[in-house]
Formats: sequence, C-alpha cells, structure tokens
Amino acid sequence: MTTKQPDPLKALVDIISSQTAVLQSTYAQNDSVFPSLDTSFQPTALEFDPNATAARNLIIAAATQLIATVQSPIEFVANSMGGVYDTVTLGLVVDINVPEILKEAGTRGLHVDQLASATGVDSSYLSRVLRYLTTRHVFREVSPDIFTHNRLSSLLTKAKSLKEIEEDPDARFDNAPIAATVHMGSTQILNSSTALISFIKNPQQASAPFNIAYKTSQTMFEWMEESGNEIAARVFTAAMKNNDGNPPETYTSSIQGETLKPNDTIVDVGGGTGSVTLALHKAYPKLRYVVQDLDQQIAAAKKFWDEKDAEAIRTGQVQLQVHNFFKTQPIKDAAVYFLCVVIHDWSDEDARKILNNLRPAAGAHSKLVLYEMVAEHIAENHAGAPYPLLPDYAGAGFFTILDLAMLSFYNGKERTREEYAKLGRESGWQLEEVKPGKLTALIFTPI
Ligand SMILES: C[S@@+](CC[C@H](N)C(=O)[O-])C[C@H]1O[C@@H](n2cnc3c(N)ncnc32)[C@H](O)[C@@H]1O
Repeated sequence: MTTKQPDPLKALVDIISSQTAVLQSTYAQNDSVFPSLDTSFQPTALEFDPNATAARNLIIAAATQLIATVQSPIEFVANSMGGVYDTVTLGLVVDINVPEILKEAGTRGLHVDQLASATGVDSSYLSRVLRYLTTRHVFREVSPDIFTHNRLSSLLTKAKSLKEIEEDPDARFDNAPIAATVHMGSTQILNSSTALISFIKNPQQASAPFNIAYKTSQTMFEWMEESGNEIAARVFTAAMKNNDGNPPETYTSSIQGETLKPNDTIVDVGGGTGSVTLALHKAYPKLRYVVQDLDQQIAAAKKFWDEKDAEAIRTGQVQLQVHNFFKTQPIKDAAVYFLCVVIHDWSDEDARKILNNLRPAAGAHSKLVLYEMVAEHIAENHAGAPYPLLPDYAGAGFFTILDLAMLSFYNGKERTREEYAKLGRESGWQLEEVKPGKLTALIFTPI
C-alpha cells in the first residue's frame, strides 16, 4: 500500500502559518511585537533568539519554495535573471548617499526631485531605481514619488551624518560594514563576476575572474596594497567588520582560554584589524595575542586598537605584526593559531601552502582553529527539514553567494567539512572537532 504524500502547497502554507505563530508568541513572551516592515531597523536580542531564528528560517524556506512552486516558470526564470539589478540599484543608492539624505529628512520622506537635487542624479533615473527597490521592499513610496525609509533600507545608512561624509568622503564607509559590503558588491564583486563565465569555461587563462576583469596578475589583496587602491582597501576593511557582530562565544567556545596558562599565545593569522582578537582579549585578558596581516591592514589595525583598547597594545598583551602567511610562521609554539574567514579566500593549492607554513611553528600542544561558513550538500539532511522543504531546508543559504564571490575574487571556495578535513591532512593537521555557531569552528591538532 502506498501512502499518499500530503499536498505540498498546503504543507508549505501550514509551515508558514504555524511558524508565524511561533515567531509572534516568542515576541509576545518578551513583551514585544514582531517589527513592522514600515519601521526602521532597531536590533534587539530577539533578532538572535534561537526560537525566533529557527521559526524565521522555516518561514523563509517555505515562502521561497512556495514562490518557486506557484510562480509561472517563465516569470521565475526572467525574475532570477534580473537579480543583477538588486546589486546595482543597492550599490547606486548607497554610493550617492540616498539612505543618509532620507534619514535626515525624517519620516515624511522626500520627493524624488529633492533627492535628485541633493544627489546630483537626474530624477527620472533615480525614480526608476527607487521604484525597483521599493517593489522589492527596500524603501517605501508613501505617495507618488515621495520616498522614505523602511526596516530594510534603514540598514543601508552609514555611521556618519551627511556633513561628515562631505567633509571626508574617503572615510564614509568606516564603521558601516553593511553599506561597505553593498559598495564592494556593486564594484569589485560585480566587476569580477562579469568574467566568471569566461573563467569557468577556461580557468587556465588567469588566477581568478578578478584578474581578468581588473587586468592584473596580482591577487585582490596585493592589488589593494597598491597606491591608487587605498579606498578599495579601506572599504574592504570596513566590510570585514561584519564579523564584529558575531557573539563572542563564536570564538571563545573553541579557544577555551580558561584551559590555557597566563601569557600563552594566540596568533590571529590574516587577522585584519584584529576584531576577533579584541573579543578574545576581553574574554581572556591574561593571554598574549599577535594579530598578523599585510602592511595596509596592520596600519588600519593600529587605528582600530587606538580607538578600542590602546592599553592592550601599550602593555604588549596584544601585538600587531606585519606577516605574509605565505612565509614561515615566526611565532613558535603558540597555544592556538587561528584563521577567521581566511582559508575560503584561497584555492586548495594556496590554502595548503598557508596551513603548511604554520606546521613547523606548531608545538606538540598547539591547536589550529579555522572559523568558516561550512558548505553543505543540499541533499544532506542535517536539520530534519519538514516535508516538503529541501533537505537542508535553508537551501538558498548565504554560503552559496559567498562561495561564488570567493571564486570571483580569488578562485577561493566555501568548503564542506570533509574538504576541510582533507585540506588539513594534506598540510599536517588532523581535524579533531567541529563546533557549529554563527561561524563554524574547525579545530585541528598537529599530525
Ligand atoms: C576575509 S579577511 C579576514 C580578516 C579577519 N580574519 C576577520 O575575520 O575579520 C582576509 C584577511 O587576509 C589577509 N591577507 C591576505 N593575504 C595575506 C597574506 N599573504 N598574508 C597575510 N594576510 C593576508 C587580508 O589582508 C585580510 O585581512
């Protein structure tokens, strides 16, 4: 006897309806209501609440699958093809400071003609761009051609007033990781992506799509160190601050500083400004830290630590060191060497070189920790997805976007757990433990 599968459309709607009730009751239990799309984004702890997050993920997976099911396939493909305009319209409004202008205009909003005169962009173009975004729930048209912020668009604002932006335009993305990411998306990512098809069909022609698009043999990191590309480097540094929003347990649960001795050393390899080290230093102030990166990033790191914790640098508890991770690691026998979202930037061959260079420095008790967004096969059912969702139920996960961005920039990749284990084995490291979290921690010991 065959059991009849329930109607998939009804099953999807049931998931949406039951999980919406869970979401609303989670907010009600916290004397709160689920925020309206029409209000500005004010993050609360509920944004990261595990019950709310689980319900949200199920609703998103079901709603996405419902659209894919009910929409005419012809329309679905046409809409997907147009996704590039999400990137460019977001990039344009962020570039010409529309979010800041609307923020300063207040809740009544501004007519597109006023926006045009404030930005210097023709109003007929601007109204079409804003119509595109408004249709996709970014900004709100309160009456014809009068636009204001909503929950999604409010996130695009930079951490500066218009006056501050005018006074120092080069610094406009500092401390605004979301706006910086959008800017990178509409510049380096978009430009590199134009060479993706050609690169995939003939990977021998260059190291990565970025190299074809920018007509350079340098890696994007080397290119950013060149004079003339300082702003790109500065925006990249700002975009990397997205990691600052990760809860400290993302890092502390794998470093386990409480099990280490005072002055044991933690090395943050390719650490950027050292924002992960800052979180660790707060949790374990008695340990010693070394943040390593290339010149430009260490210069940015000096400013960052001046603002955040100058004392840690003064006492030498945190050291900032220019070091190229393609050379042998100078800090011997550290308790932990960690690389946070670094290995995904590199091809297998380069990733092996980076990990190999750490191996001779490691002592018998040294650990290697990689923090990465681990890729999954869509057909792997880790999360027990309810019928009829995809087995990994959040199949359109952000890691697939990041994966193609890494391919476009550096021929890098998001790897599965097995791929990380293999990479480790081939470079002298045994994968011992995997800790899930906002970023997954992959913990290795020397072989
Ligand atoms: C994706 S960022 C991650 C930064 C930091 N770990 C974080 O989580 O915010 C990659 C970092 O690798 C650094 N990097 C690239 N090539 C390098 C090299 N050859 N030696 C040392 N660092 C390098 C970049 O400058 C950048 O700061």
